Amino acid sequence: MAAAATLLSVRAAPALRLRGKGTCRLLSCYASSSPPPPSSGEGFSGKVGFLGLGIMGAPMASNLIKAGCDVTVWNRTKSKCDPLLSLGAKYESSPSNVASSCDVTFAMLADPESAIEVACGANGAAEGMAPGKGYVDVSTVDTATSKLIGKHITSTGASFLEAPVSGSKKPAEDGLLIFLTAGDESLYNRVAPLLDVMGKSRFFLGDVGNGAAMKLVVNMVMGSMMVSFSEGLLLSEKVGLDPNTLVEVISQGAISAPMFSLKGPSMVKAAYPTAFPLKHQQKDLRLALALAESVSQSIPTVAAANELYKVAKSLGLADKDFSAVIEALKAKEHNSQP
Ligand SMILES: NC(=O)C1=CN([C@@H]2O[C@H](COP(=O)(O)OP(=O)(O)OC[C@H]3O[C@@H](n4cnc5c(N)ncnc54)[C@H](OP(=O)(O)O)[C@@H]3O)[C@@H](O)[C@H]2O)C=CC1
Ligand SMILES: O=CCCC(=O)O
Repeated sequence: MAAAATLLSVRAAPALRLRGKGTCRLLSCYASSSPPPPSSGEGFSGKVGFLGLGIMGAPMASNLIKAGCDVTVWNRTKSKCDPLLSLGAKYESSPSNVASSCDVTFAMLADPESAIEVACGANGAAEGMAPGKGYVDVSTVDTATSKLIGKHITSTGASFLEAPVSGSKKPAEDGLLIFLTAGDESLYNRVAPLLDVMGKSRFFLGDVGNGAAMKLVVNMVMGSMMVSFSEGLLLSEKVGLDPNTLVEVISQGAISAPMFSLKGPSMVKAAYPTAFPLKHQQKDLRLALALAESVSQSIPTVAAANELYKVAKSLGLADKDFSAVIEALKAKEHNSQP
């Protein structure tokens, strides 16, 4: 019954496109187009913090700035702030300073450890939080991590929303991400115009943990698909077929996926320009396996795929694109030859 209720509460909101319509468009949207949600208090004045400016965080923050938002950034490696400062962002020297100077703060961190450190550690965002403020964690983490961060943030009187994203580097640059949100619904409504600047759709999934779980399920499917695709490319070549033709054939049929068409041609050339780092895909498989374990669900295909990503990491491919997992299959074949 609870599961059914959760499913029924899922909804996708149509994207509200704001870019390219003048620099004040976003702020005026708060003022005139979006009625304040129930019990949303004062609403946000438009001061937005962004913590974590990696492959995903930098273009997401950049789109907020280009939409006219007043953005303050922080990144562990300070030099990664420079391109955002050139676009007009402000800088603060710690997550707590960003949080205390902003109305809503987004965080896009590598993994559960960094997400916890930045939110809950010394000089972390929670130290700068207060009633009326909001924290939106868009990192991919497990449900327990998200709940822990949510507890720290809400203990200050602030609101918490988890909002991991589907979509990679290019959708982040193009403002076409898919947000999988859960937590404080008032905060969700308040930040909706910001999500719509960075993304093409958003789902509100109920309680904290549901967004993280949805993201892990999506990424475990993706990680297994990539392994299966890699096996197909290698087998086609071995039996004398052109793997480029396989990519073309797949693109026209029922198993067509943008991922195959996008990554296939470079995989055939053994080139793996990083959009989604392999180390993050392996992290997501590890977290998905733990999620499945928590409900005694068997996911043997994912377990096998995870082993290959671990081999790929051991080959030094952690920072390459996750499509480099094909190299783990090549290495296995090489090692098994007499
Ligand atoms: N790339 C992709 O296609 C997608 C990624 N994701 C998820 O989004 C998140 C970010 O991914 P992505 O941008 O690709 O990753 P990157 O590796 O490019 O960026 C990671 C960010 O986390 C910061 N970081 C890492 N460790 C720490 C720490 N201990 N303390 C403070 N900051 C830290 C990095 O700082 P520094 O610069 O100092 O290293 C950097 O800002 C991950 O959870 C990933 O799984 C989700 C959807 C798509
Ligand atoms: O977490 C990364 C997801 C990448 C994608 O959705 O293309």
